[in-house]
Amino acid sequence: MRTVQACTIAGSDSGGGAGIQADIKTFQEREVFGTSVIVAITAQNTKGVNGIYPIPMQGVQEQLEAVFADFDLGAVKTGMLVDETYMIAVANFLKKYPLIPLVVDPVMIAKGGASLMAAEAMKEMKETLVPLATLITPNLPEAEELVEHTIMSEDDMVVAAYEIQKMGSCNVLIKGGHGANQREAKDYLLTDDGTGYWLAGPRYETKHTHGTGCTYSACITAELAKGKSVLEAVRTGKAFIDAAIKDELKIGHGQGPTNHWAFGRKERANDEKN
Ligand SMILES: Nc1ncnc2c1ncn2[C@@H]1O[C@H](COP(=O)(O)OP(=O)(O)OP(=O)(O)O)[C@@H](O)[C@H]1O
Ligand SMILES: Cc1ncc(COP(=O)(O)O)c(N)n1
Repeated sequence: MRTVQACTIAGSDSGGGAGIQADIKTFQEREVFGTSVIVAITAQNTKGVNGIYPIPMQGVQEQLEAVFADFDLGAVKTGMLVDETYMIAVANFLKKYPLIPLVVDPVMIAKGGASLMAAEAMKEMKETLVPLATLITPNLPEAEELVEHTIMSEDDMVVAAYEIQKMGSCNVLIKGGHGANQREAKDYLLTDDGTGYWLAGPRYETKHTHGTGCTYSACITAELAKGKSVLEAVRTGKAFIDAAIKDELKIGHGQGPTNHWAFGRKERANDEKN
């Protein structure tokens, strides 16, 4: 049987809950062989980001070339890209692979408030990377930066999704984790045929939400790599992240990581019952 392969282009999180580490763990859980291009190393744990060390540009270019020259990638995702120079370099490289589905997670600010992307890079993000994206997955503050106005309601989320789609991303998923809805964690997906879908789950009372965005987009990438539709991939991603948040791991002393095993364990338990 063919082994499905995917790549994440992002930052390393030494704490293991977000970034490259979250992506690879999620790929593994979805039975997808994970490869990586590390753009920056962060000295990070559940309490915060203590340092950011971008990889020299040549190192990033060589990783891109090494991975793309050898692996049969079913899908690719981007995460923390540091600044406009990396954004442009990655976009110029990915332009050569228009047939590989691309998930862009426009990572800007870590949960603890540390900036993971230079503010000026948003312009390049919109001009270079967004038009290449099969799917873009902003959280609410990132979506506000993209559309340059506030998003206060569900109606605003729908309008913003259309505005972002006009920037060139075929499909848009606006995540509602930062929203005011205290009962539900509700995301909005606008697909390339103009259809909108609400994906809602219970909102859990937990501080273990470090890396939720990375994990969600990595699961979506893994499913796209298997040939699933964007809607199917996002539905699986939502179920994966719901289980990962619900079944929290008591790890670290701050904003802890999600549980990457939870969804697979639930699936295997269901298989055994049937
Ligand atoms: N407390 C919560 N309970 C349940 N689901 C949540 C909770 N917080 C976030 N989610 C869900 O997790 C997913 C990620 O959403 P969020 O808006 O937090 O992304 P993010 O800010 O990019 O994540 P991060 O920055 O932590 O990587 C979405 O499906 C969202 O609805
Ligand atoms: C390397 C890296 N990439 C992404 C995030 C965002 O995750 P979060 O918002 O949960 O801190 C992070 N903290 N570190």
